[in-house]
Amino acid sequence: MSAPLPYDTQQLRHTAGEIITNVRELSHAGWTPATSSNFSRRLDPRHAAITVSGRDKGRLTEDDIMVVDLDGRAVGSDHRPSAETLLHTQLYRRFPDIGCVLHTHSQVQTIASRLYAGVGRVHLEGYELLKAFAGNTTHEAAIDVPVFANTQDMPTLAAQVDALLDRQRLWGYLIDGHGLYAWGADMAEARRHLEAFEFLLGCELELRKLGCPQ
Ligand SMILES: CSC[C@@H](O)[C@@H](O)C(=O)COP(=O)(O)O
Ligand SMILES: [Zn+2]
Repeated sequence: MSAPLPYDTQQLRHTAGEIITNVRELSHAGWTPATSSNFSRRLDPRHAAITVSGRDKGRLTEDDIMVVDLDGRAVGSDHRPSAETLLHTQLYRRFPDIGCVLHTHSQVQTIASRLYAGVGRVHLEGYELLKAFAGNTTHEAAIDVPVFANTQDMPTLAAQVDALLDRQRLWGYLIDGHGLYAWGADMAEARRHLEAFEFLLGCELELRKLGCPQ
């Protein structure tokens, strides 16, 4: 008889259902082209459920969600977890209050990452929607969305994210020419943050098109 799995399988099924439903909606919005993007949810203090690498995110089934430990190693599955698993698990390891990490590749996110890579951040200020970010109670808040250089070297990128998190609490960041990472306490909060980033980045791009000073 095989050893029992070190996580709650009922909970995994429930979590997989939640990921599938939410990701389908994000995919239909055009934010996960060509199998891009990855998604995860904390299962318990030592495990997270995450999308299997290379799967079509608009058509996820239970078989496309697997479990990893917080070092990013597969647990109880022969599938390969997302190539960017470390960027998820570093957040779960560091912040016990983070329960969900969402990574998408929308056109707005990708264009914004290219335009602002030189400056290294997108400054968002003066928007009512800044109140969508947990902890912000007024539109007078301002947020800098960092833009990291793209790389396939996940330990290096994770170390850069970690170094920035030493200095400031973030709800997301861009990767140049790649996309956006956003997170929150649970799926609802992470989606609120993701949608707020998408909307606000879209506003900044429109303002630039209109020739408004930055
Ligand atoms: C299909 S290109 C996108 C990938 O290189 C990667 O950035 C991505 O978001 C999806 O990788 P995955 O390994 O499926 O989680
Ligand atoms: Zn990606």
